[in-house]
Amino acid sequence: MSEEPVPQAIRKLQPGRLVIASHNEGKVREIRALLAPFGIDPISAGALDLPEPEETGTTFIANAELKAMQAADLSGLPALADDSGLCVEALNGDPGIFSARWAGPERDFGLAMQRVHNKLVEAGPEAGRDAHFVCALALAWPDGHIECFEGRVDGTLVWPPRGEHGFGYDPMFLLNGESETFGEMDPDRKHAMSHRADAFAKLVAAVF
Ligand SMILES: O=P(O)(O)OP(=O)(O)OP(=O)(O)OC[C@H]1O[C@@H](n2cnc3c(O)ncnc32)[C@H](O)[C@@H]1O
Ligand SMILES: [Mg+2]
Repeated sequence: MSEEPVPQAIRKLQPGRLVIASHNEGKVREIRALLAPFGIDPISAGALDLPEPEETGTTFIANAELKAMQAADLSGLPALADDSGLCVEALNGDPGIFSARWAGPERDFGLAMQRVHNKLVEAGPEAGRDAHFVCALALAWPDGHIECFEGRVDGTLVWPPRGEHGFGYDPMFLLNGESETFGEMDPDRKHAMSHRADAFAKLVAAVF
C-alpha cells in the first residue's frame, strides 16, 4: 500500500503534540476525525485545563488567531483553533461571529435556533432562508508563526430543527443539494463536506 503524502507542517505535528484550542466538544470531535488520517492524536484545551479566552476579534480569522496563539503560548505546543458560525443572509450575516453567544451562558442551542427562527419570522415572508456556515482555522506555533484558512458551505434553514447528530445549529441547516440536515446526517458524511472540512482541506493543500 502506498503511503499518503504528508504535508510538511503536519509532519512536524506528532501524536499528542498538538493542542486543539477549543472548549467545544462537538468541534473537538470533528477536528479529531479530520486529523486521524494523519496519525495525529491531539490533546484538547480542556484536557490541559487551558482558559477560554475572550473572543474580542471582529472576524472569524481574528478570533481563531487569538485562541490558537493563546493555547500555543500557554502550552508550548503547536495549537489549532477553530472559529466558526452560522451566517444568515436575511439577517445581514447574523449570528455570525456571535453564534456561540446567541446560545446564552448555558450554551442552549435549542434557544439559539429559536432566536434565529424568530428573527426570520419578524423579517417577514419575503425574507429568504439562505444561510452559510463559516469555519476559520488558525494553526499557531510556539515561535509565534501562524497560518490561517477559511472554509464555507452554503445552504438553507429549515424549521422545525431535524436530527440528533452534530452540534450547535446543525439540526436547522440543510446543505444545498442534500435532503438531510447536518443534524440528521451520518457524522462521517458531515465531516466530509462541512465548512470545517473545507477549511481543513485548504490547510492541508497550503502546506504541501
Ligand atoms: O471557541 P471554542 O472554544 O472553539 O468553542 P465555541 O463553541 O465557543 O465556538 P465559536 O466561538 O467558534 O462559536 C461558534 C458557534 O457556531 C456554531 N457552529 C460552528 N460550527 C458548527 C457546526 O459545524 N455545526 C453547527 N454549529 C456550528 C456552534 O454552535 C459554535 O458554538
Ligand atoms: Mg468560542
